[in-house]
This record gives sequence, structure tokens and C-alpha cells, in this order.
Amino acid sequence: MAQKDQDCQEASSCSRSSCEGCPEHEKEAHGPQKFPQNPGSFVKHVIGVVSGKGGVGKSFVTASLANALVKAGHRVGILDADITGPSIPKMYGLTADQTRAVDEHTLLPVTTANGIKVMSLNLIIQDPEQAVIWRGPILGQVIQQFWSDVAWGQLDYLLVDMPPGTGDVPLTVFQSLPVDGIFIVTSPQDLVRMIVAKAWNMAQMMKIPVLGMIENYSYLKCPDCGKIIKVFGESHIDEVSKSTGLEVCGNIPINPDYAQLADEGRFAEMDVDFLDGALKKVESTLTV
Ligand SMILES: Nc1ncnc2c1ncn2[C@@H]1O[C@H](COP(=O)(O)OP(=O)(O)OP(=O)(O)O)[C@@H](O)[C@H]1O
Repeated sequence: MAQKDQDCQEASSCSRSSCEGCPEHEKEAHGPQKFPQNPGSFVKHVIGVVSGKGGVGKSFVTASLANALVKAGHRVGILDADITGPSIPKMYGLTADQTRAVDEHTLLPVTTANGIKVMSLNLIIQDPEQAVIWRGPILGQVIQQFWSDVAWGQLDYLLVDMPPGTGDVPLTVFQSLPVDGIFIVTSPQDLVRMIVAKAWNMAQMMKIPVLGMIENYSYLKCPDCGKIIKVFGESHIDEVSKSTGLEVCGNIPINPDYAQLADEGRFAEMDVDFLDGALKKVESTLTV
């Protein structure tokens, strides 16, 4: 071991005049290493879709944004990092028997009917109903495989559908993938301020820009009389936007037709036209 290394480990505060070339110093200065990109991947931008808590329709928003981006002519992928509750393959009617390997170390993503490349645990394990009860380090390894062992090909945008909250997996993704920005998904309820703050604080600590907020379940339009019903009460997202400076990039209503398309695995046919703000934000901030 080099003398400088030894000094660093033996003394709690190093007294040497220069840290140049010391691996310990390098580690501290640059943080944890990013996972290497697969040689078959050419991903221009990585966008995280996060929520401070579960049940806000985060996967639905991820897939809707992917559809909007692909419709606008971009090359899009979805990395399903919600490993213990992966729902993206089912929404697009994708199954594990469609997954192909190039060789022992390289997997190909599965492509949806509208051209989105997807990788998810449910495209690797045969039984999608199998419970995944892995601990943090294993979950982190799966994320690494989805990034380093998958040949994503040419992509303008890779959306990462994060598990809810601020646990091990979001931390791994933020630290180890080159995330360019995140969208925070919320629903209209009183807790929204705290939920956004939690996700926002995590992103700030990781020095990752927040592109904006997207509210799901904003309202329901009565199919008979057209009346707007605020199922989850009044939205607080504009107040949060004012106090944080974060842009509201979409308000998506509850629509039973959306749920039906997702349940039937026909999400590729889905056209959510409430995400123009998010689309513009992506195209203007993360140019391709
Ligand atoms: N705006 C909407 N209108 C109708 N159905 C919706 C809407 N948003 C989500 N859903 C449906 O609600 C269910 C849950 O959505 P989704 O799987 O996206 O939740 P999630 O937030 O990712 O879950 P979790 O937070 O637990 O990971 C799905 O069946 C989805 O199709």
C-alpha cells in the first residue's frame, strides 16, 4: 500500500500537505462511482420519476410521459426501478418470454407496441406474481444490471420509474446513474407539501435538478354531465409551486378508460394529453 494511503487510514485527520493522487481523497471528492454504461447503450438523458409516498400513480405517470415523448418523435426507454412492485410490463402487455440476451452478460430491453424500450424485473423472472423480498444491497445490484448489463441502444431519454419514498433504491439510482433531472409525482391532498419537500430535499442533497411536479388524480369529470369532481379534495400544488419555485408540469384527471387500458396491457394505445408542460420542460431543458 502506498505510504499516503496508509497515513490516511491510520490517522483520523491526515497531516500531509497534499492529497493529490490519494485514492481516499479521490473517493471523497467525487462521491461513489457511477455504474458503467453498457457498451451497447447510447443514452443521452436519464430522467427519474419519483414520489414521496406510494399510491400516487407514479408508474402511470412514467408511462404516460414516455408515450408523450415517443409521440413527439424521441427515442425513449423505461428502466423499471420499482423492483418490489414492478408494473410497467403489465401495462404494456410485455412478458418475460420476450426478453432476449445477446450473450451471457448482455440483455436486450423489450420494446412496446409504440416503440418504448423497457427493462423490468418482471421481464426477467418468469412468475410476475412472485414476491420479491430482497434487501437493499441486492436491489442495488439489480439496478446496476439494468444499467450496465442491458444494451439500451440509442435513446434520447431513459425514464427511471423509482419505487416510492426515499429508500435504498432511489439513493442507488441517484448516486450511481447519471440522472439529469427528476419529476415529482403527487396527488391532491394535504400531505403534498411534506411529500414534495422530502423528494426535493433528497434531490438537492444529490445535486440533481427537479424538472417539475406532476399531479395525478387531480379531478374526475362526470361522463354524464361533465361536472368536475375533486375526488381527493382541493389541490395544494399551486401553493407548493409558489413556495418552492417548482413548476407544475401537468395535472392528470382520474379516467376509468386509462385504468382499463393499463389493466388490459394496452398502454401503448394510451394518449394522455395532460403532459404538454412536462414534454416542453424535457425538450427545452434536456436537448437532444
Ligand atoms: N389518472 C388515472 N386515471 C385512472 N387510473 C389511474 C390513473 N393513474 C393511475 N391509475 C391506475 O391506478 C393504478 C395504480 O397506478 P400505478 O401503478 O401507477 O401506481 P404507483 O404510484 O406506481 O404505485 P406505487 O406508488 O405503489 O408504486 C393502476 O391501475 C393505474 O392504471
